Amino acid sequence: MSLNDELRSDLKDTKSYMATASMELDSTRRTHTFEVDDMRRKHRNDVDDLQDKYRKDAEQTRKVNEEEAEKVRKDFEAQIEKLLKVHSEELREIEKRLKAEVEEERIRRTREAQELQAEYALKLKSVGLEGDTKAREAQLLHGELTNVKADLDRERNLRTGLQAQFTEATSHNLTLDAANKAMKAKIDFLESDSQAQSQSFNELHRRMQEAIDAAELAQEKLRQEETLRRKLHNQVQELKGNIRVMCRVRPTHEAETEPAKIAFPDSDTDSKEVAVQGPEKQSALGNDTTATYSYGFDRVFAPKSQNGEIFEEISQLVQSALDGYNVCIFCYGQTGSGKTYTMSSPDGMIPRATAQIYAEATRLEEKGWRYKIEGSFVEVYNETYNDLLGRSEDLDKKKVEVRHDPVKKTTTLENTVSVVLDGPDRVEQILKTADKNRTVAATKANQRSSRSHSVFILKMVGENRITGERSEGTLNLVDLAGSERLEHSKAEGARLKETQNINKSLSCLGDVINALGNSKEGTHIPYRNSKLTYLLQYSLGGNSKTLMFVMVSPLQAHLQETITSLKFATKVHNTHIGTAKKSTKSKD
Ligand SMILES: Nc1ncnc2c1ncn2[C@@H]1O[C@H](COP(=O)(O)OP(=O)(O)OP(=O)(O)O)[C@@H](O)[C@H]1O
Repeated sequence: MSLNDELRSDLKDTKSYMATASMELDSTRRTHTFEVDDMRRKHRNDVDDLQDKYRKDAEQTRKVNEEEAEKVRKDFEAQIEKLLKVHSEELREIEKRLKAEVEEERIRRTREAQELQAEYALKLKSVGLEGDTKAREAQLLHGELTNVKADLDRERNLRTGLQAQFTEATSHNLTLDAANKAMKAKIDFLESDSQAQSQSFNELHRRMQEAIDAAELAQEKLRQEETLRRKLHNQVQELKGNIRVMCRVRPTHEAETEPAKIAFPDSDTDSKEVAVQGPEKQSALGNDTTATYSYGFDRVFAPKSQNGEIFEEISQLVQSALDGYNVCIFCYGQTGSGKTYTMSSPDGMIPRATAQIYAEATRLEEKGWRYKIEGSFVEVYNETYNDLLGRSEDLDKKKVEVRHDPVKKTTTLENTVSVVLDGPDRVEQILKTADKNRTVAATKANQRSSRSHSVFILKMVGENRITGERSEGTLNLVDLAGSERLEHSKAEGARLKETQNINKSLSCLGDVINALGNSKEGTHIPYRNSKLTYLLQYSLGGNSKTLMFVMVSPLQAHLQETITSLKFATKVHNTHIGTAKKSTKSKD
């Protein structure tokens, strides 16, 4: 067989083999497919079984777990409940303890704060006391300085006097030298006839002795006359009355166009009356009527009067103060009526009175009198005293005290500066200081000077080295606060308080004067009801002379206040105060 046959046979064999094999393979594949399908089915069934079993197990487990979880949750809740109870108990305990501790701490801190406060108050007090002591020391030093300045001025005056005396003595010496020479020549001449000279010498001696005796007699007479003058002067003052009231109407200023109708019916004679035409009123019949009110005083000054004329009237009272009496001169009236102009202007009562006192004290020196004159200036504002001669920083701060000596019937001011009046120009310095302080005060309270009383006090202590007499008098020049009434001033707040205080002190002044007028021995006089009357206690009534100026505005707009002021002054004028007693002692 050929190869191709062989190959063809082989191929044929192979093909049949392959067909057989493919058949076998198909049958095997089918068998396998069946098997696989069976297995798959079986497996699915197994899986389903298993899944079923697992679900059941899982359900079982979940149930068990849930039950256990519920049990655990309940256990926990019970435990938490228990713990919460315990904790809230503990918390309450802790809170209680903390509260107690906080309270304890608070008490301790409060105690500490109180202790600190007390310590601070103590320190503050001691600092305050130290401050007061320092202020007092400064005050004393200030006072000493003023006295030293005064001493220095006195020394200067003395030196000038001594220099003048020295010049006089030198020229006297020259005159004596010339006289000596002339005498020597005369002696030479007389020696020639000693008998005649001796006779003429005796004659000369006798005549000289006569002249000396006459001079001593004249001096004694002069002294007696001075004592007599004082006595007579006082008798005249007493006859005029120990309380006098005068009225002054100020002129209208250029800008003031509506003057009130004020007449001076007796101005050609003694001028003691003022007549004011009242406001218009409607009568019952409907007619307009006006009434004229007349008031009589010790003296009435019309608008053209000058300060010089006013002073003429009061100069006799100033003299009385120098003679040893207590004198009070008031200016009363509404704001703007001319009180300050009358009292404190450069030619007002204060400068004039001081000048007269100084001149008179100097004149009396040749009659043996030596005076110590001291001036103080205080303000009464809202019922407190202020020193107008002190430092402006101390206004309303430094407490000024008024002390009375009921035995000696004298008043002393504590914590104030008093200036020794050792020269006529010293008063200028006083008024300047007071004015400066008033200006400072005015910035604190508007129109303060109208809302306060100012009291210028001159104390005069005189001693006569020849007769041994001693006199102690006080002159008080008082510029009262504006007297306008509360309902007219429409005041509120601080201003209302000021007005109430002013009204109170002015009515107290009226009460005191009234009580003095009605008083019998031992009657109570309400000096203590206001600071003003308390300060002037020994210068009102008993041992004193009082003069009140009622100041009047000439304007129609002020008519109502004018009538009120004039009524008040009339009431004072109708008061008669007992005889004044001079505070004079003689040595024996
Ligand atoms: N007689 C007078 N002649 C001229 N001017 C006068 C006279 N009186 C008062 N004046 C003037 O009138 C004004 C008011 O007077 P003054 O200040 O003295 O009144 P006051 O009553 O003191 O008032 P306050 O209560 O406010 O102190 C001032 O300008 C003053 O110069």
